[in-house]
Amino acid sequence: MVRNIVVLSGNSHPKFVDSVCDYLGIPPASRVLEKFSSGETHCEIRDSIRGKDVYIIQSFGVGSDRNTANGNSNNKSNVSSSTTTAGTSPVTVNDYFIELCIMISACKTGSARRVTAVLPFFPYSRQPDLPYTKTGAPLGSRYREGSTTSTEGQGGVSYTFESVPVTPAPHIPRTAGLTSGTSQLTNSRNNGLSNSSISRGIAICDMVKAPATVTVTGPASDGGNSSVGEKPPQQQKSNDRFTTHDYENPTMAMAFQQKAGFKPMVAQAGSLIADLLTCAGADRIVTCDLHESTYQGFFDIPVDNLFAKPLLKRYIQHHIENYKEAVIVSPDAGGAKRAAAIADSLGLGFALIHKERRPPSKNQGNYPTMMLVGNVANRVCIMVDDLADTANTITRAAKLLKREGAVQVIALITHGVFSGDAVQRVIASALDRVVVTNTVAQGRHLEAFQAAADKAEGREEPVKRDRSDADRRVVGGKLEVLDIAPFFAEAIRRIVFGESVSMLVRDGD
Ligand SMILES: O=P(O)(O)OC[C@H]1O[C@H](OP(=O)(O)OP(=O)(O)O)[C@H](O)[C@@H]1O
Repeated sequence: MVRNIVVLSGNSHPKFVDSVCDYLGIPPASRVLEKFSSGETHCEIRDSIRGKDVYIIQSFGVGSDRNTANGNSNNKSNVSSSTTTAGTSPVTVNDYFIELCIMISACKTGSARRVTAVLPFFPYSRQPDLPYTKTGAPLGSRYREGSTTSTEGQGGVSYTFESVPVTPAPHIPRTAGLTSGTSQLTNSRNNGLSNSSISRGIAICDMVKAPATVTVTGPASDGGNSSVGEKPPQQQKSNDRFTTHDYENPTMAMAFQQKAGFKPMVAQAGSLIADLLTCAGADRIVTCDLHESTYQGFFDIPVDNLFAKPLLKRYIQHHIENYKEAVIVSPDAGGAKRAAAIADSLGLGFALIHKERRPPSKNQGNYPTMMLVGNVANRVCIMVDDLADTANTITRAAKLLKREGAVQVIALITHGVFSGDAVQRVIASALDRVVVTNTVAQGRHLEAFQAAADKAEGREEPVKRDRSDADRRVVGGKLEVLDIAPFFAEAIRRIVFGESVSMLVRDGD
């Protein structure tokens, strides 16, 4: 048991807090954390914090398991209230952030000796800088309501090569290096020469089926038969007011193009978030797999950025058959270092998908292109990334990998945010398995994945979830959730006793 510390839970992920407290051998502190009908947050800390070392745990998924009917809500903590009384407004990442700041401030003004904010998933970590490309193409866009298209079965598994709900339509790459190649393609297509080879050994996978060292694909809209130069799919109607990181949606790109001539001022949220936490009174931050590790530089207090790598590595070794024959894949260049580190430490092959977002053009819109570097034919692909938000990246990468001959695609993701229609997109995708940690609450996601699996297999009674193994794994359909709470508990224990946490934050083995 760790003494003389106080662990406080925000409303975002109380089950995770219980898990951390189990490891530490202490109960979570009692508090009231609720909203007035106006939407303002009200916080009361009911245990003494005077002179104590306080750890406030708040994560930042979309919504919380607590608010669902069957969603693993925890009744163990001495949490007096987490109900929302502000009508039916959905709880957002921003609500959780304000909650966290208010709790930090309450502890500070209550004479806590030290306040550590523990953020298993750090919010706004994808916005450390301007979310615009060098050429001015916006990376933000409106969230679209999804729809389902027909699926095609392969090997008894039903999925579509499409990211469903749809992801963007084909794009003709226009870099200096690809211009001539794509022009050739367009010309060839117009001349009916659909299998012509492309300059510089680069192949568009919709056009050329022969294996290539480097493969480029634009998102197809017809199950893999579309060709470069086709019109994009029609935009789906949406009455949803949320925005996401769905920068692949061309709508905003075209809107931006119409207003060309000036560059809008876009907030640099990264340093503001850091300032707000520090200003509220945080003395230290503990988080995990920051999207940009340089984000730590925005703080002038210690930041411990834990790595999920040991957990993911252990999963590969224990739960992927013949993993030594597998290939580790990074679905974008930003995650290459993380994925390559896992490949190196396991002695596995490595492949890279380069995701390019192009500026809008008159005819094409802002459609991303994916290039595969490496050979994945007849191999199991283990895709490693820090984050699945809209899940466009992993579903489109899975599509490309299957087209290139991968026999199985398994995604290992630290933070399974799954915002908007991401769960449905993953269910309908070519991904065979998605493994995430519980830095973000996964109860609702597990239920959705399990329900989809039950429906697909005609089961009336859901299969009991398995959490019997040493990894405390929970399985629901395609989704598997790994418990990362012990890492955080160990980090807290080491901080309390003044021990080194470098073993936990080192990107090594
Ligand atoms: O599920 P999605 O909405 O597709 O988002 C997930 C992707 O976003 C992040 O990368 P980002 O696109 O910011 O690029 P980077 O890694 O190059 O920074 C992250 O590393 C994932 O690859």
